[in-house]
Amino acid sequence: MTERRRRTDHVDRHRTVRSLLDETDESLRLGARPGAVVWPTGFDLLDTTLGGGLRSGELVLLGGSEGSGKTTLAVQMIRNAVLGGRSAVVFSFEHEAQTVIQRLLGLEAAFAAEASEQPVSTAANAHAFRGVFEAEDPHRKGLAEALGRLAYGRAALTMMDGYAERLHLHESNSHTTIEEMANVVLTVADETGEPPIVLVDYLQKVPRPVAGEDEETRVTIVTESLKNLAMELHCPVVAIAAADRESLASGRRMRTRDLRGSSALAYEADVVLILASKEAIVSREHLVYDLGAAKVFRRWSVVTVEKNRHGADSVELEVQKDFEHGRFHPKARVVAERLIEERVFTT
Ligand SMILES: Nc1ncnc2c1ncn2[C@@H]1O[C@H](COP(=O)(O)OP(=O)(O)OP(=O)(O)O)[C@@H](O)[C@H]1O
Repeated sequence: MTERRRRTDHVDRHRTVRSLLDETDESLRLGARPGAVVWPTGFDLLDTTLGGGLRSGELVLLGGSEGSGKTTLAVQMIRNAVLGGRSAVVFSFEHEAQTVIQRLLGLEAAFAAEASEQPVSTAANAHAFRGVFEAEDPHRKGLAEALGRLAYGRAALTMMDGYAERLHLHESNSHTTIEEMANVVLTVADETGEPPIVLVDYLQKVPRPVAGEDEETRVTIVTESLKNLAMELHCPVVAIAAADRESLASGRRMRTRDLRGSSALAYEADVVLILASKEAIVSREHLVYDLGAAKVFRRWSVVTVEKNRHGADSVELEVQKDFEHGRFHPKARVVAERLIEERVFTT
């Protein structure tokens, strides 16, 4: 950072309340937003719970067991942001960029079928879209033509065309430093004129800033750095967090404390969402008297808002899975059944 930038930072950080009130007054007169920018997740009840959505400057942790749909939920939130005209950067340590695109095509095809009031099952799924990317095309007429052969494929591409310029995918790896991530976010912010929403998939894969540290120290440093990035660059940072192997093996309902690495995760985060398949955490009484219940619960995921700086926590919402199309149904509802607190019913 240059000397001049450092000096400007210093001046900007030290303000009187008078100057802040004056600035707020001026912003309101100009029709600008003086406070944090809110980014709706696109999941109605979740947005209500979070006071409108995710906020610039916030670190949002998204935890859950393996395969519970963390990437699916996060990518859908990002898609909803770019669909709404904002920009986004996805740092994917987990999946190749093409995998994210195939899932997005599946998602858009499903929404297109619904918009035409057709059953979602009629839309090509993510697997079919993957086929287009993986097979050699005998027709050789390009992407639009190849996708046009899939149900709602052309409509899915048209939807993606609407936000493709604003969605940035970064194939991250063990050499991707926090500084590099910050530079990418800054570049996108400069290009678009406003900070993007940021997704990190996933936090424990961000390489250690200092060699030789143990995992707890490393996760602490990475978590603090991501929170700093959110605050310095005025964007929401959604970080997927892996679960502790021990907590997964023990058959308990996953909680914030089970996120792998360190207690800093919970302290630094402004919002913590934990995702679980409903059948795994619903209380036993709902299963024993209704043998078909487990099958119904299997179709739903529970999003528990475990920490919420701007509203109620311990809120349990459920969303219906449509993993075939790389998405959840956006209409969330409050879980009506009793959920287990700790032990999972396993017999
Ligand atoms: N094409 C598909 N058809 C059906 N199910 C799929 C498809 N692709 C992925 N899935 C399933 O969707 C679920 C959610 O995947 P997702 O990657 O969002 O989970 P995750 O919680 O991020 O997983 P992980 O912890 O392994 O990264 C997984 O159970 C996965 O098996």
